[in-house]
Amino acid sequence: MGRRAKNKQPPPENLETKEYSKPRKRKADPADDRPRPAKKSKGKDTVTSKTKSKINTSKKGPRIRFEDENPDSSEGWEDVRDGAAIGDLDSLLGDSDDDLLRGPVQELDFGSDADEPAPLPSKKSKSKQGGTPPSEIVPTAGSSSSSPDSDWDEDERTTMANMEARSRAMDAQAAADAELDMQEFQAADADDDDEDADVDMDRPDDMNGDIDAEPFQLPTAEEREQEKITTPDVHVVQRRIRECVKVLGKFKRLAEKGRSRSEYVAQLIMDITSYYGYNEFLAEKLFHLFSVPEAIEFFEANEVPRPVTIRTNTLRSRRRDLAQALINRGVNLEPIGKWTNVGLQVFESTVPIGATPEYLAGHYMLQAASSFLPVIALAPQPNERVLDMASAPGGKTTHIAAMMQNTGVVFANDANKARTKSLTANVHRLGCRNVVVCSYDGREFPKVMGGFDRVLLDAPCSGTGVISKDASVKTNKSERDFTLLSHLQKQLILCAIDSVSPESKTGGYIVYSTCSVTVDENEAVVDYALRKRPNVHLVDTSLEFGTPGFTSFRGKVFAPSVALTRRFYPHVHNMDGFFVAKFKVEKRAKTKKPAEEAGTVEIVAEDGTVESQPQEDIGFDSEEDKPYLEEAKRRRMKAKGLRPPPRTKAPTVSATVKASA
Ligand SMILES: C[S@@+](CC[C@H](N)C(=O)[O-])C[C@H]1O[C@@H](n2cnc3c(N)ncnc32)[C@H](O)[C@@H]1O
Repeated sequence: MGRRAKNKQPPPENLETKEYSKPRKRKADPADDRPRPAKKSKGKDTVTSKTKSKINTSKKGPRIRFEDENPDSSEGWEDVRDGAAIGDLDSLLGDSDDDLLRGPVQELDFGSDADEPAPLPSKKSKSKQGGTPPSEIVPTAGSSSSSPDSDWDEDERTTMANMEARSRAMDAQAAADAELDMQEFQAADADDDDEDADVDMDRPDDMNGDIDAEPFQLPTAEEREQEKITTPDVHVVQRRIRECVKVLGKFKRLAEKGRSRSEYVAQLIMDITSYYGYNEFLAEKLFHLFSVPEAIEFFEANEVPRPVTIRTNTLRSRRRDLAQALINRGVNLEPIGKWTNVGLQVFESTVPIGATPEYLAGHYMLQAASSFLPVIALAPQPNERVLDMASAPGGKTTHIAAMMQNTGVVFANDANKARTKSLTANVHRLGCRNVVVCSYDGREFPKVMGGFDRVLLDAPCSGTGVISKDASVKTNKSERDFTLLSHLQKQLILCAIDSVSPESKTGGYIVYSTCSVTVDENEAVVDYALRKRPNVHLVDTSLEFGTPGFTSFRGKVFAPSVALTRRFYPHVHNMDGFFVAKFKVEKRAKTKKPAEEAGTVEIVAEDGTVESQPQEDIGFDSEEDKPYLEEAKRRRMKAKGLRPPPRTKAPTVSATVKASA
């Protein structure tokens, strides 16, 4: 566990979006010289944030209007018209969300490595958060609620009456902030020749180490060895991260003579590993997803809890009524953003959000904002037949059921029987009468049943998007886990596709989502599905924001249409890291199967057993699947007491794939 991770975090930051462009450059600020070690903590997440901005989809900062909430209104997002979504936080942790939601607010533990709960700021407190937020939040809603320019008093309780005014004020503040950012950025560029200025302005947001006048030098091999056996000084590491980022940004000018770029990158990854507490493999994997300064923003954002959000269950309540009821109980909340008319962000509360009478009566689900997205993309329609293939504990299932206005049927499946208990409990609590709960391995579909109008595959994943909630991901994921997960996801997605009826009059769609940001679990899976199932193509997710998926990554090239998928990042959107892809299924062209696709295939099941499946069902006989098949064969031989042949140099697939959700 890195030094950072042991420290406490400030309260959740604002829900907002920004499209990452360039790192924000800051002028030197004496306040930034404060020592860093005790900055943030992953405390027990309490509903205490005083920040007021929202997740938003347009740079203009659309206002939230409760008037638009008429469930029959077709304005805005038709998908969310009647929706209500539940939190996904628990899905990753593998526990029932009931456990999470019961008990006082102070017990809402989204993090895991805190020794003590974060202090609960009083409503009157105007003190700043313990550390600079990892991301500059986009200019859509005011990120700085404490701004003297605000035309409303942040200590004033939010009411239905003042909510709109506050929203407007935030927008204005955000626009001003954006302007300021741009000016700073332009000034930084203009000062490009001034090296001293660069030192300060290039400093990543949250790296506040000492400023040393001495030129930066990479440690020698001896020093590196020494650091491996002693604990490195956190200030030294901080400064080195900052300096490496700076050098990598202006390599020709700032690099030491004779040193290569890869040496700086290697040092930076090593320092990220120790500073933030990741294993080296994961630190490197995540690092390469971003530009250098953005990577630091990502790692920083993972140290800060995401905002607490709830989804109105439109089967039981309307958002404005729910908001009023909670406000009356002492909850300070606001609509999340224009992109959803069922979401509310909770800033602070004097009552436990997971145990209010409204909660118990099923008027809302405590749910991460990112978890709304796949259901919005799925856009289930009344009277359809929908499969939620990996559904426990039911956040998205209940959202789907609500969007379908309790009509049609939602098959809520999960391979983990224990988890279906919390799924069933949520289905009951929220009054979903169109849900059938079942427990099959998703890979058994469509043999179990098929012909669905829509399928949601919210796949089991590594959870690299929700590290702020589960810091154990930093250290417990290995290369092998990613190989296994990616393989399981590929199997599941083909089964999801095959479960959809191309004949559907209203649908014929699949949404694939994960709460992970790795390419292996996202674009690679989507691309695989496109190659294996020529009868599907990607379509627009209809999500207003998000970063396009990678069409190429570190030597791998994906179909150009993969750009239609959407990525969501903590440091950009102030949401959990998430991925959403939407496919349309067309009728299959009748083609003869290639000879190589005949026979059966052995698949490693979740419990580690090896199953034989007719290969034509899912067709896992391609070159890339060979290692898995080989490994399955080895396991079977071992189980029979036979000596398996030596491994070829392929990835190993031998153990169980755990649902990481
Ligand atoms: C990300 S979670 C789902 C969260 C859920 N959609 C929600 O919104 O509450 C992934 C789920 O996949 C389930 N799972 C893992 N392997 C599976 C498989 N082979 N078939 C079906 N479900 C599986 C896990 O038990 C876990 O509940």
